[in-house]
Amino acid sequence: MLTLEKLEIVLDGFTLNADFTLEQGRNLALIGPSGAGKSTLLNVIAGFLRPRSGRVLWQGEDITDLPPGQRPISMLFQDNNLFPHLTVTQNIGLGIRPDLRLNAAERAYLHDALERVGLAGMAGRKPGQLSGGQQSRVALARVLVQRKPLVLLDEPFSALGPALKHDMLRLVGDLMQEIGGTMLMVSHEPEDAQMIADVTSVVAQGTVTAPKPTAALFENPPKVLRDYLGT
Ligand SMILES: Nc1ncnc2c1ncn2[C@@H]1O[C@H](COP(=O)(O)OP(=O)(O)OP(=O)(O)O)[C@@H](O)[C@H]1O
Repeated sequence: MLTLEKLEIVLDGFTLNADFTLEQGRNLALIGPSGAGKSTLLNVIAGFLRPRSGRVLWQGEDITDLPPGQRPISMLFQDNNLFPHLTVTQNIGLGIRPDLRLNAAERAYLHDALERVGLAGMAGRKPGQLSGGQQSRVALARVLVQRKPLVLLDEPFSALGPALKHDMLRLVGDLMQEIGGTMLMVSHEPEDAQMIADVTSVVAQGTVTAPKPTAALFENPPKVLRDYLGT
């Protein structure tokens, strides 16, 4: 369970407020206009930015002051963040141990992650020898091997074409279900939210709305969402 308790985030005159709880195992989409603060919210949850006030709690424990590496969180960045000079295996291995000295069990786990994302045959390649979709799979595998219960996705797969993006979103949805993880995903696209997020929050006008069931929200959108959708 993730709790954002009276969170106030201030950046150079920009302010964002959030105050809600997300149950464990939920997939939450954060949707809203450009510049509304979606990435900023993820960065605060991940610990890359500090809120001005309020707390971030995981399973009731205050993690507001923990450094990013000590949080129960892994984050998939928009640009995949792969190291071009390292192989697929090494890029994923970094998610397990930064010095890449993996023991047998860790190597087996890494191999399993490679298979799950369909890259078992490409372990020795460098990112430059992969397609955009394959690179996204490597980044996703690196998130998986971290085995963190809370996964943050910042506009994942936005560089991919629609069909490939949908495949990747489905894969993420399936994998999250398998590990029973909780996910927050930033997206501009209502279809992305409808595809894998059981609940959705709208980020607009300085506020993150509390998560609402996605289908019901889009069937009967509040004004803030209608404004964003232009309907
Ligand atoms: N490091 C920073 N310092 C100061 N202001 C920032 C910083 N990062 C972002 N901002 C500002 O904070 C606001 C929210 O930005 P953010 O990137 O979180 O929006 P977003 O909803 O993710 O947008 P997009 O959908 O375009 O990615 C914007 O006004 C942005 O200019």
